[in-house]
Amino acid sequence: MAQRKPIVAGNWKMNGSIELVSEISTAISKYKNEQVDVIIFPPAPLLCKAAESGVNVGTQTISEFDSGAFTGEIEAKLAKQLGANYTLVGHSERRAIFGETSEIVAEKFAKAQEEGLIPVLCVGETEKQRELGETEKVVAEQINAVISKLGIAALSNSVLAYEPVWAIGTGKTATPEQAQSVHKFIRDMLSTQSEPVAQALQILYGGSVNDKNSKSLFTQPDIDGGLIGGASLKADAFVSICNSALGNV
Ligand SMILES: O=C[C@H](O)COP(=O)(O)O
Repeated sequence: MAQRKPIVAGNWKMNGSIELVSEISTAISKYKNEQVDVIIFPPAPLLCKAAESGVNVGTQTISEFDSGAFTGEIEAKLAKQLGANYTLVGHSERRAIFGETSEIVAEKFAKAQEEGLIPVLCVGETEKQRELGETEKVVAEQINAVISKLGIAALSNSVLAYEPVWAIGTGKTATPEQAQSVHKFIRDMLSTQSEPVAQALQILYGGSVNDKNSKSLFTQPDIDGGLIGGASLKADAFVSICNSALGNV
């Protein structure tokens, strides 16, 4: 099986402060040369500050457009200049609250790669879709929107995050078995198109990950780390989650 370097990513959503950037950047500076990539996705106004503090940073979304009259949007090229290495695309809050369709998400994915940002493609089903047995169908559709636009090779320079919507911010984490089953489904699905791409792709789990459940999730064979919301805002918890990706806890 391919060796994939784990990633622990903190999505601050619309939270955080200048003080928190200092606190978290100090706390995670020790992971620079470790066998885990730690990435912070702060709100856009804190991007510069976070990049300057030496943290590996990304934006929470980017515009699919080039510069122009798009008030409030984040230009990928500019984010890259300001120090971003990654961007989330298709987070469920963007899909649900801001109406981003899978086609728009695919355009954002393309724009990110065009400008040298690594897209972290977020996918996941709602509670209703899971109850209806549609989890795999939904996740496949969300991923296939990118593959149909850009081809399977585009995934070789990206990261995937499986985040069941019902587990986000609810305290209702998917069990390690539930998460592993979807991660394996994704990897198997991709391996029918390219075994090397499927084996190399880092697939993160997100949804109520905390310092108590991270180890049991991260030790699943197809889970390569986590996309952490609430717990990434607390230095102690986040450090402990990073440690569990290293197998130190
Ligand atoms: O991007 C992060 C996810 O939405 C997970 O958030 P959460 O850890 O607060 O459930």
